[in-house]
Amino acid sequence: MTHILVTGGAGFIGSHACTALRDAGYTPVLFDNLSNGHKDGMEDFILIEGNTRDAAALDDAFSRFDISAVMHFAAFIEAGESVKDPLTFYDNNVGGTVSLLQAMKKHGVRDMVFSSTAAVYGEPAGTEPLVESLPKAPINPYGQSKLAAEHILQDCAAAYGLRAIALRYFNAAGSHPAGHIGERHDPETHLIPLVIQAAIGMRSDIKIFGTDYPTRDGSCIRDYIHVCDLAEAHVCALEYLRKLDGPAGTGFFDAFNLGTKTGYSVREVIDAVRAVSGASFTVTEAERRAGDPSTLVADPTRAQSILGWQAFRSDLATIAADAWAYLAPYYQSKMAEKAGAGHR
Ligand SMILES: NC(=O)c1ccc[n+]([C@@H]2O[C@H](COP(=O)([O-])OP(=O)(O)OC[C@H]3O[C@@H](n4cnc5c(N)ncnc54)[C@H](O)[C@@H]3O)[C@@H](O)[C@H]2O)c1
Ligand SMILES: O=c1ccn([C@@H]2O[C@H](COP(=O)(O)OP(=O)(O)O[C@H]3O[C@H](CO)[C@H](O)[C@H](O)[C@H]3O)[C@@H](O)[C@H]2O)c(=O)[nH]1
Repeated sequence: MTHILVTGGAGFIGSHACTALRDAGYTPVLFDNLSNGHKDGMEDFILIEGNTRDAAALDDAFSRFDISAVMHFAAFIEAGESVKDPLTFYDNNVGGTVSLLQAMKKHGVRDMVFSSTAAVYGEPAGTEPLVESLPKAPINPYGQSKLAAEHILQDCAAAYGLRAIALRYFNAAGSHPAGHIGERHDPETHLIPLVIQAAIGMRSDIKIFGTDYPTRDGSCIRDYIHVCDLAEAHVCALEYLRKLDGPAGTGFFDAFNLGTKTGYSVREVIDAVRAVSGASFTVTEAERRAGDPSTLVADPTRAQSILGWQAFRSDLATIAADAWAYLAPYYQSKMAEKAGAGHR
């Protein structure tokens, strides 16, 4: 059995990666402090409740299992919060990465796949699909923390022979078609879940943040990537690292964009959820949200040609249908719980 330590494995993307790892014949060992993760849906997996900032807990995990490689998802993710409380973000996202790398070094584990983000590019000027070599200029502490972690990986590759791949996701969305896991951020800030909340009446409306962008319909354009496609990319990256040859101790670092090269506007996303839900709901045109670039679309050519990865489920209709199938009943049960609590 090849054990892979998956930090943040009880979170949205990590839980899907664990499922993909298992489907590919690996044994994921989840390491998650459940600050934002969920045990349910992951009952069949090994779960260690621990914090990446806790060296002793990491040491224990690496001692108990013969870990071959690490996938590192654990982080705080909300860009707006990172502006209000940067130290908490740097502590968790950078500090957690450092303590994890120290544990890997101590235990002789040299392969890591790291969750990075399109936020490392900040607010790119043009609308062309983004290639990895563009300048990195994050505009908030969240993006800075991810870029700092990439630099740390690069330094550890040069100094200690770490072999690491950073995957820069664009907009993760959708849920597993089996229906047992999905996107459960609390509070939720991402567009597709919020549109679904509007469609089932959990919120009064969905706001379009900005209608005067220089795009085809005035709303922002993003590259939505199905979480199962993201999960597959992690398996491709892991297998790429495991096949690297070269003298023992030779390090490796590379970063890859994960997206589809196709952008959808906020209005198009709202239409896709309306179509899948059959619901009518209120759409409100609102002010721009601070720090939102007009257009963010990935050029994923390098991930395709070098890692051998392809996105299969990332057309907007499939993403919306899979998100709806999981989230509509999930949110309905939350609403029922709240109503029940109100009556007690
Ligand atoms: N969701 C997106 O659109 C998106 C886009 C780009 C990059 N990312 C990155 O992908 C990764 C996963 O994002 P997600 O959407 O699944 O978020 P998530 O919040 O659902 O998952 C993160 C998981 O990490 C755990 N965690 C956080 N800090 C921890 C710590 N110190 N020790 C142990 N566990 C800890 C949480 O409990 C949670 O289960 C993050 O690193 C995020 O920055 C996400
Ligand atoms: O109620 C809402 C919520 C969002 N939006 C808009 O919808 C688009 C997508 O917004 P999300 O909040 O869903 O996602 P972001 O593009 O802001 O950010 C996501 O993708 C980024 C990479 O592209 C980062 O990784 C970040 O962490 C991750 O949340 C943006 O134009 C946003 O302004 C609305 O109009 N109304």
